[in-house]
Amino acid sequence: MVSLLVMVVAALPLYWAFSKFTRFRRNLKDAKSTGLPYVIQPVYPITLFWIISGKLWLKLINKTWPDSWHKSWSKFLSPDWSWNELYDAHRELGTDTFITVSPVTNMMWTADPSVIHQITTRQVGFPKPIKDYKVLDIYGRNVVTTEGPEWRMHRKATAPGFNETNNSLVFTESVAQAQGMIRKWMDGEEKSSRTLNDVPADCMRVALHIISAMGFGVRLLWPGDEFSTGDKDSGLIHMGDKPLGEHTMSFEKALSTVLDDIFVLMLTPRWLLKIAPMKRAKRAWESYKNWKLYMEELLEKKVEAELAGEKTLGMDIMGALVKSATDADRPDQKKSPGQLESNKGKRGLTDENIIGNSFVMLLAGHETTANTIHFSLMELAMAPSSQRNLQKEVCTIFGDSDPKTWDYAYSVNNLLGGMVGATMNEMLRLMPPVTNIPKMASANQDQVIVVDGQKHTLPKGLYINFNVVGAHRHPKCWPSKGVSKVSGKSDDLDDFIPERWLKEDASTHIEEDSEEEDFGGFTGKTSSAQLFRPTRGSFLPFSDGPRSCLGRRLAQVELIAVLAVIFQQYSIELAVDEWASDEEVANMSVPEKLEVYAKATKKAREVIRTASSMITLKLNFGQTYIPARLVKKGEERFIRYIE
Ligand code: HEM
Repeated sequence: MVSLLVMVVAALPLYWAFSKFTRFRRNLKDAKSTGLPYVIQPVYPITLFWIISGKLWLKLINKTWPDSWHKSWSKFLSPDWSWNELYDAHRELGTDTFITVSPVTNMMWTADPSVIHQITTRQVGFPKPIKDYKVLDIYGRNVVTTEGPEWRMHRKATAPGFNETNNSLVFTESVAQAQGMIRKWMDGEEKSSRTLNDVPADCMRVALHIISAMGFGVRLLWPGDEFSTGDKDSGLIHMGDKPLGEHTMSFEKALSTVLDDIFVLMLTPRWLLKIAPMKRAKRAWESYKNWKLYMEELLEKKVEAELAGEKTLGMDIMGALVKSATDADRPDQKKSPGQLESNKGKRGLTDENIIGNSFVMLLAGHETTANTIHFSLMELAMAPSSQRNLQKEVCTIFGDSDPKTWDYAYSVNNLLGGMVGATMNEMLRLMPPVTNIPKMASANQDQVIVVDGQKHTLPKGLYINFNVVGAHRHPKCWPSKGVSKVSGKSDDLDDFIPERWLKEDASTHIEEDSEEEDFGGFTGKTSSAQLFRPTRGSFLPFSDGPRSCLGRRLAQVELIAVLAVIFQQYSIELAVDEWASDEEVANMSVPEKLEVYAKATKKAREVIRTASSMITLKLNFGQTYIPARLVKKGEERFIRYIE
């Protein structure tokens, strides 16, 4: 009996190896059948085992094996390969589209705009692999995690929350929040400059405050600020900075920790989280409960507002969801709190769907915008002439006027069509928050695509990933004025040059196709009509087609408003405290200043390259940051001397 057991146990690894080998042979045959180039990998990188331990294995392989044994495939085993390799891996392979073959599954990668465009516009043939998104159903099913008719229902219900009236409020709120952040940076003093060591955290906070107002109608405040009568008139509420009622966390803390703990929440079943003794798990459970309770309370308030016919309902995304749910389900009947829940199984949104959608809006709209603000500030500090061009334009548009008086329509059209819009686009090109966009060939039918004029049949169920970073640096799609100052390559596509978007600077001008169908949300072009229009499929910060970002316009309005407020009165410089004190800087000659700033720039560039993609592309908070300095305009210590 014992020896039988030993034999069975000994046979298990053999069985496992045999099944992997058989699977690999089938995958290889499938890859060959497409006629596309392929790369063989011994492991599939998107498994929990590899996500946790992959970095160590890769380090070991790089150290101990000769390059010729692994270089052609090991780079694709890093979950961040597209950010590590930029467009270079495609250049080396001589192809924009290829398949990685492994013993688990195949994956097609593409940075080819034409292939991307074919896929984004054929939603039925190329749906999202929603099995992988299930982990985001933390609070309920929603527009991000569904496909087909269920997705359409969610998209139809969520889209009305993203209209121009709401975007005008996004603008007002973003201006107010940017002013709050600057007050915090200057610490209430009239100093000409201050070193800022926590720009990433402050950018996270400004974006959290904006999404709190726009997502839930809750105004969050910077230290020292007060909730005013004007805020009340805008329909926003304030929930204080202490835990309320049964809560153990304030509203802001619940919002920020539920996002910080997202990986724990995604990967741990609720029952286990509830009993797990570890500190991190306990905090994740607490933030999960607090956030849910706050959302249930807000939902109840919004349903009451709907019953009372209050006009401000619908001015935030959750309010708009309540309105959609009411209008879609029972156009003639009023609801009472909790009644939405009883609609489970019918076509409209339930309470759980509303809270599930509110959660993904928070998730989708927070880090993406926060990182773009943060990296824009850092890149502008390293590109002084672009920073000056941007300031000049903000000054032409607004002069010295108080940002609180800025009119939405006038401001947005002017900002989006010039240097501010160009800065935002260039940042999203260079460091797209979402570096890979997954799709799959329909599970029911093989799909034909055309690559370089040749037809290729993709087997049903094939996983696909767009290499967004690669497409954004595709040499055939983007105007370049010569050698890169950053990487030394023959084109300047690794460099932050907002001016490439200005039409007079762009060497080619290719019109985007028009959108064919309205899937809700803002339906305009990805980039302003006054700016360079990239070839369709080559600029994908917000994806494209029916499943493109619902919050695109909201994000654009937020980003340009925050940049305009900061650069109207201030400049951003890199801090040089590591190399010289303020006193030493004050006594430096110009060449000495240039030398020390060059050191800070070199280090900042190295730090930016350490960014990695944990849901979005960002620095490893707490471990790496770029110290910067907010300086009153005209009192810059370095960048005024740099061209
Ligand atoms: C710079 C900011 C942003 C970027 C770069 C961005 C990028 C993206 C991308 C690439 C997708 C497609 C993801 C995929 O197919 O897997 C997406 C989808 C989505 N985004 Fe954004 N996003 C941003 C801001 C926002 C904001 C502010 C919101 C809402 C408040 C939002 C809500 C959504 C939603 C709901 C979807 C899913 C749409 C659907 O599947 O129908 N995003 N976003």
